[in-house]
Amino acid sequence: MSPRGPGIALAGVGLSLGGTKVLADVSLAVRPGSIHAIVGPNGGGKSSLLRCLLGQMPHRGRIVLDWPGEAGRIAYVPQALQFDTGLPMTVRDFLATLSGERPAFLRPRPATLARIEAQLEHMGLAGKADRRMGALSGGERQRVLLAQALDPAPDLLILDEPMAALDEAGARMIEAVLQELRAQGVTVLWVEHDLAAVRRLADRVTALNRGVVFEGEARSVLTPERVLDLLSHRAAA
Ligand SMILES: Nc1ncnc2c1ncn2[C@@H]1O[C@H](COP(=O)(O)OP(=O)(O)OP(=O)(O)O)[C@@H](O)[C@H]1O
Repeated sequence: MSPRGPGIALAGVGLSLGGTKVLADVSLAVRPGSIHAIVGPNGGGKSSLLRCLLGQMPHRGRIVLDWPGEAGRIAYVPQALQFDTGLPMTVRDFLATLSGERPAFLRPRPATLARIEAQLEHMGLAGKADRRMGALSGGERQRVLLAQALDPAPDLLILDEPMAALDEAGARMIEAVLQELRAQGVTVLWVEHDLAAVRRLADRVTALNRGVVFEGEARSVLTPERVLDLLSHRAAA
């Protein structure tokens, strides 16, 4: 199938925050319709790179999305949702608001409600629509974020450690979702610490520690020596 997601090209991307060099001269290419993983040590700049791509950081250098036709839908699942856990917002309210179909203060349409039920069922959260967002476990909240990212179907999906809070069944579910998306030609850019999952699922991988340390085909480039070397260093000075 021809890709419906974009290729992504980063050239000489740099970012400094509060006097710290977070990213230095990062250049990389993501192939359209592929699953591209970004790995690296804590503080290596992975989340910051995603935020540059999303236009949330004032970076140097160039980031270009090359769409096969008209620009499509970009969905993003952040590492963790920062919000007031006392907020009286149910899972249903949260998903209805993000669907953007009606102003937040109006009741959602019946069709929207049915769609929310289906999203929740797909993510193994059937029956959780009336739960307060703040009363969900970390893994359940992660599944809600994934549910909103997958409907409407994205053409580019950006994931920041989607498996971190998930149990075994949740991680398997994400693996199935990624395989489904690849079969549909969606481009997936995926920050992940689970290198075994990266080896199983990603087409290509970039190792990042402020700059690109190595990159290549995920199955061959992640040798034990390289991984040990990458992760045994703290973020580059
Ligand atoms: N707003 C900010 N001001 C100053 N420094 C920041 C800011 N945001 C991030 N940083 C620093 O930038 C560096 C990279 O952070 P980032 O979250 O991108 O790393 P990461 O590779 O995603 O790490 P992890 O694997 O721990 O999630 C860290 O040293 C962090 O402290």
